[in-house]
Amino acid sequence: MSAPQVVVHRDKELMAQAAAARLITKIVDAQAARGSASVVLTGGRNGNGLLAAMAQAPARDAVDWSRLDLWWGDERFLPEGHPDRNHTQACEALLDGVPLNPARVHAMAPAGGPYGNNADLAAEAYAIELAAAAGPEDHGPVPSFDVLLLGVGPDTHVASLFPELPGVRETERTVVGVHGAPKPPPTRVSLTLPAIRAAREVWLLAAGEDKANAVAIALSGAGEVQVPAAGARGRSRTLWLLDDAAAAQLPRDMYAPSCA
Ligand SMILES: O=C1O[C@H](COP(=O)(O)O)[C@@H](O)[C@H](O)[C@H]1O
Repeated sequence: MSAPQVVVHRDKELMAQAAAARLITKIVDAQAARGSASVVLTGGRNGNGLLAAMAQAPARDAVDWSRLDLWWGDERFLPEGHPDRNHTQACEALLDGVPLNPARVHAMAPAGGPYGNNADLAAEAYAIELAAAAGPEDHGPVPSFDVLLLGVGPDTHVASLFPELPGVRETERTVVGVHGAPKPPPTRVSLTLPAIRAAREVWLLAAGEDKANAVAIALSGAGEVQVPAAGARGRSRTLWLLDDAAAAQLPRDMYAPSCA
């Protein structure tokens, strides 16, 4: 697993634009190298800010959207089309405006969908879908995602892995149903830390002063059960993309000064 690197931008708008440019380049490079790219999306303000910035970036036309697999790191277990579903928000921010191959858009099942109101069954189904997409070269039950995006909650949660809840302790399954989440809605579906760590690159996004404490704790060597963000690492790269406010409590020698 890779050690965290930290990049800090002046404000959340610039952070979103820079992350969008970085992601476009990564997708184009992966498509050139391997024929296709795979990205795991996150919900939340910063994840959706990145997608909205991609929608505005002229370089988005360099992406072959038909050769992109999209997965989700977590989903709020709500009915299809609910405005709080991460899938709905991603569609509004970017996905409805680009020519994706629908067969390569791997949304998690909604509440009231094929698995009714059973988030555990929805999680099992997503694990099966991931396993079916993994090849021998992946050496495990999930594909080697090119980039896996994560927002970081003020309580240090990532995806829907909350401090001390069972999901963050999971070591075998790749996807779990989450019950009793402290942030609404209480029922969710989430990749686990083992699935997150299958990604080549994990990018954690945090902006705003309400994230400063969580960022500082996660980068201070805390344990992943108490601080889930501390356990999110990519195989080749772990990148924390922050704005000045979210970086405010980090030691100054942990990152280069932000000039952009
Ligand atoms: O509920 C969720 O929250 C986190 C963080 O969201 P933010 O708005 O504080 O950035 C998000 O990453 C996760 O996907 C989502 O379900």
